Amino acid sequence: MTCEDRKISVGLLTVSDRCYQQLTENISGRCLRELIDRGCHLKAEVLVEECVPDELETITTVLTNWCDCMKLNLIFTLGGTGFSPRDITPEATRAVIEREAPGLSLAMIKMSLEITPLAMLSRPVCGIRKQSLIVNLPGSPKAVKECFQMIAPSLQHAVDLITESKNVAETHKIMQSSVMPVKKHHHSCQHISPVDAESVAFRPRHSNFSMISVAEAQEIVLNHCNFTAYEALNYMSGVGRVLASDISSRDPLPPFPASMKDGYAVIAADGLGVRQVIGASIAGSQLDEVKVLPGFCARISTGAPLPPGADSVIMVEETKLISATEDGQEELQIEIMAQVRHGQEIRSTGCDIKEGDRVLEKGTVLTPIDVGILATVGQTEIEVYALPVVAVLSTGNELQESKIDLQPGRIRDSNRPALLTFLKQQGFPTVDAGIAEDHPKALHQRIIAAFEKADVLVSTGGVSMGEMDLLRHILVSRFNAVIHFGRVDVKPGKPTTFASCQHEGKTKLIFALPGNPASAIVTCHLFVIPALKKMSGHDKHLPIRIKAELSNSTGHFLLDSRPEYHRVTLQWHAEKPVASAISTGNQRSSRLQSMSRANGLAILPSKTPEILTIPNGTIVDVLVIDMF
Ligand SMILES: Nc1nc2c(c(=O)[nH]1)N[C@H]1C(S)=C(S)[C@@H](COP(=O)(O)OP(=O)(O)OC[C@H]3O[C@@H](n4cnc5c(N)ncnc54)[C@H](O)[C@@H]3O)O[C@H]1N2
Ligand code: MOO
Ligand SMILES: [Mg+2]
Repeated sequence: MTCEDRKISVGLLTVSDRCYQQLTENISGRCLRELIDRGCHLKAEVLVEECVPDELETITTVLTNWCDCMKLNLIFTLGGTGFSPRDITPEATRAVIEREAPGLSLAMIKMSLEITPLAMLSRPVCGIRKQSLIVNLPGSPKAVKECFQMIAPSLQHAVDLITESKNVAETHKIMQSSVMPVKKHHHSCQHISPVDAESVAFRPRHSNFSMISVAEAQEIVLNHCNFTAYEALNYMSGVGRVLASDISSRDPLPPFPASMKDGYAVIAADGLGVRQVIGASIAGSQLDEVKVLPGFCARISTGAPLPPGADSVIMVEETKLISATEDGQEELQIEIMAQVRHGQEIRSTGCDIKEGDRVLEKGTVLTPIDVGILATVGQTEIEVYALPVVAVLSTGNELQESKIDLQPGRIRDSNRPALLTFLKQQGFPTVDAGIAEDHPKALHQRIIAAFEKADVLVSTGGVSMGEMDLLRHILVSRFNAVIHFGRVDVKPGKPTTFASCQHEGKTKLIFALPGNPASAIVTCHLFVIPALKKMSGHDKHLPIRIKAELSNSTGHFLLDSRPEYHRVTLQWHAEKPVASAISTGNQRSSRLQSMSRANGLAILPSKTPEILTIPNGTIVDVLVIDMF
């Protein structure tokens, strides 16, 4: 087992009178649990969670039990580390530990002091009892997160040392290269890229984010998406929107027995022979004064109401004119040439839609046909799920607006125009959040401006390992965001990051997509569109998956170490049962043309020592993407 796949066993002990009495929610416990569950900073598993009052004996009993009986690797206490008379967690911790670990306490206090001088009033104690490490975290959710993120990169190694794990040397090596040494200007959140250019030598040399699969990442994303609200809409603007309530018909259709043919309204029992023509029922008219008696008939057109007395319709082709008025304008007599069945060629009242029928269900994604159905039943105002507003932000010092001639060292921003128009094409309201320079202040301001107008922020760039890749750091440090994942096992799109935060009382979702243009679009399909669909009421979120046969001009597909979402053009042929998935050519992430004719993403497995390529003709799963 490598230190990559080992999981640390964790206990979370919230120490709070108010939480214990259920006077307040245990938000800190939930936040920490979420951070650990996401595995963003530490591969660990929470085995036990408890909330106790600020009572020394209760705390020591739980801690002793968790260390000695459960033999947990790591125990976090939350709360009770301040100066108030009931704050007793440090004393309880000191009572059970055998060896103190002041470095961890110091690191947390030092980092917290950079944020607030109030950190001086925190008294965390950390220490070891037998094979367990106990860490006192503060009580506030924000401080819990900051302190956890500060010490998390060291904890694997700490546990390895305490448990005398075989992985000590390996973890130590990783730690040395990934954790910035304590240095004058180093930034507090070392698992995120440093913002201080002086610190570049100490930037992380390994990503601290666990690599998760596309499916895991999609699940995390969808779990964070809730529908926003309902809104009233005119039916003509309804295409693509999701109905928030059932639609029923107030009237039957047809509202009267109607003819299905142009011909004559007759009485079937009259049989063959000659009839007197007494008038006409034309669509749109109501023929009350005409009553069809035996031996008589009335002219009728398709869709016209059946006149009283008549019970069937015969097509004009099955009749013969016998006599007309002298001026030749009106029919007087006709002959019925074919047998007439009772009720023939008549649509009875409500045969298409009965009064009160549910014609459209809540959750229906409206099509132009549904707009026709709404029109039929006279429902011109509808209630639909509101759409999330999406802001699109490009980040990068190298980027310039497309209209300007290229400046030295610059490239034109293609991600923002492509994503804005794509999201608009998918029906979502968008906000152009512009281009942010790779600078904390610029990023901060652009993100705030985006949050003011949008529910979801889609940014590109600045999420990999470069010294200017600051986005995640800014999200955490300035917006108190929780990073749900920061690395996905996918090509393209490895550094795709998903985070959420509260901004002015509202939840904001952030999709920080990679800067490479093809990566940005692929990850938008894989993560952003499913999220937006869920938020706008759709019950199907992920792209449709079909089987297709691979085809490449080179005759084969080279496999990558990551599962690859290879851009393909899907083509269907009458003579073949499965579609062909034709490669769009060179799949370099910077090559947007690889995306431009793609309507599918063929899922290629990662390579193994034995299998490095797969040949043309291999059947694979392909996601159908709706691009053109
Ligand atoms: N040491 C490592 N370097 C990189 C890794 C890694 O794992 N270790 N991952 C690579 C992968 S994979 C990707 S994808 C990229 C992602 O980089 P970022 O998201 O940080 O994006 P940037 O560095 O800002 O830009 C990458 C690339 O894309 C161009 N770009 C950025 N924005 C735009 C835009 N709006 N329009 C057009 N082109 C854009 C930018 O100029 C860069 O060429 O990181 C790898 N590096
Ligand atoms: O994952 Mo990156 O998106 O390969 O280019
Ligand atoms: Mg980068």
